[in-house]
Amino acid sequence: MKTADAATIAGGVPGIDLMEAAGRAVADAARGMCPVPCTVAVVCGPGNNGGDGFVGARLLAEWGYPVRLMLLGSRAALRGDAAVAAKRWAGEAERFDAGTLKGCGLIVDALFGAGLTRDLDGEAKAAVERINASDCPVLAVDVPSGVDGDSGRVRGVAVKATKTVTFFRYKPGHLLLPGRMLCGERVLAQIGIPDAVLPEIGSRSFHNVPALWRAGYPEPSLESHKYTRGHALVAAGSEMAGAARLASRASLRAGAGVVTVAASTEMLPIFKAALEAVIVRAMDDLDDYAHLLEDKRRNALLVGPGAGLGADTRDRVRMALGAGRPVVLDADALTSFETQPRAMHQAIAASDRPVVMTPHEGEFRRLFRQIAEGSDSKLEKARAAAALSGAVIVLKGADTVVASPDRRAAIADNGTPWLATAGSGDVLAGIVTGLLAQNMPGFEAACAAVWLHGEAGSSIGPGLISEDLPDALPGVLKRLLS
Ligand SMILES: NC(=O)C1=CN([C@@H]2O[C@H](COP(=O)(O)OP(=O)(O)OC[C@H]3O[C@@H](n4cnc5c(N)ncnc54)[C@H](O)[C@@H]3O)[C@@H](O)[C@H]2O)[C@@H](O)CC1
Ligand SMILES: Nc1ncnc2c1ncn2[C@@H]1O[C@H](COP(=O)(O)OP(=O)(O)O)[C@@H](O)[C@H]1O
Ligand SMILES: [K+]
Repeated sequence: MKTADAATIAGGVPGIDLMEAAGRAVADAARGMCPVPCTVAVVCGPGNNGGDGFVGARLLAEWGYPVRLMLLGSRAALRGDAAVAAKRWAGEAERFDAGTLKGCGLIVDALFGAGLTRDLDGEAKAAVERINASDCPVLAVDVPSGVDGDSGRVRGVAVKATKTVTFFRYKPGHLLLPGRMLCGERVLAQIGIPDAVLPEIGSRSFHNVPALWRAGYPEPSLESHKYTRGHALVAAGSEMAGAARLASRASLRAGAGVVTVAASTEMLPIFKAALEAVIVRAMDDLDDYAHLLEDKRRNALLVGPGAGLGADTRDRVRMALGAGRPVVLDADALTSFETQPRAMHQAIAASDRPVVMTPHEGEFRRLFRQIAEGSDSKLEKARAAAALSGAVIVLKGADTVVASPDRRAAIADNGTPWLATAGSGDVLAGIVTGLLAQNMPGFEAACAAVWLHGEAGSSIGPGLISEDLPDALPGVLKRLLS
């Protein structure tokens, strides 16, 4: 944002104009929250976030709202645009610690935004605690004060907002937990920063929305037949038939033309009975898997769901990675390498095709212990793991991050807590595999799969079980593709 502001200002837009536009967006949002004028407490900090607060306060007062402006620090200490904005405010600036929030209908939190540099303590911490203790709705300017915009984590203490107005683009902290929850409803306002500044910023962080990958989403044409739509091979192993069944069904729903599931002979009847369109093949040992890999039409491989832990699964992972095809590694395929993660990274390095890993936080910690313990940012953790392993990492959760070894990373926010149910991760792995089978590149396939999985979950909501998810995909896809 500093680069965006600076480039815009260098392009001829004065900084105070940006602040006026930001303050206006805040005042508009405040008016939306209290259409009938109520007393608004605008709590300003010592930097430009406070400057936005001064502008918002002035406009609200002009519109007939009784406004009480409270300042953390002294008016004389304000600098730059914030000092200009404060001069334009004709009213008083109360000391925050002297004022009371009683009788206010809305609090505007303009304490700290992008300039937060350390944990809140002392007066600042007390201010946030007082805001949170009031039972008043809170409108946060840019980010709820105390939330780190880069990581979404709380620096000591943070405002719990009802609504947050931010500018130009969302920041990672608006999408990552716990920041996202503390934002309440989010509003994105354009304040005159042109999109032309984006190349200079060169951000590699994205919101996982269809615009990121829609252009590469595979759709069949009149000339397509099932083999041109790809052939996914799901190695089921001999445990938990349900997991591989869910994944296989999801691969088909995601558009793979053919799906083969390979399972031990005694499991075959279960698969045959449950999956009408899926080809079922016996796989009792590694030779059987090698034989299945000989058919080059099987062009995307999934190992993990229901695979079982141990040497057999490790061997199958190595064989898959050595087969010159895109590979998805999930569940047991990940945990089986807990004691030898480097062996997995070496096998990935030897593959020249996309490899996607889909760990939840626990699996991630097992494979990337140092990274998991070394950073507070889910975004940077996923990125570091992608760089170390050479795989696209899908670090799951309510704020799933997809990170590529080339440093691109996308954060999703379209899921639902109803997705926290057994088997839901197996469905996700199946969707990724189905998209890879259709030749979607690794990062885009993983991002699309996470988004589709989130939408499918949200479209079902309460009562969701994993079996529902593949069958919700047609509705989601119809909306996406139309
Ligand atoms: N021209 C611009 O730069 C624009 C800036 N905008 C606003 O400016 C904000 C960023 O402004 P700033 O960079 O001035 O930063 P902030 O206003 O977010 O905070 C910086 C101030 O807070 C102090 N501070 C930081 N951490 C603290 C802590 N833990 N405890 C106590 N004090 C702490 C710093 O010493 C500094 O005085 C954005 O969030 C946005 O609201 C908008 O007005 C748009 C235009
Ligand atoms: N609170 C939540 N909000 C949104 N999505 C969630 C939440 N909890 C879990 N999920 C999603 O549900 C899936 C669960 O996967 P996983 O933990 O591997 O479950 P399983 O092993 O039972 O299949 C992941 O895609 C994850 O992102
Ligand atoms: K704020």
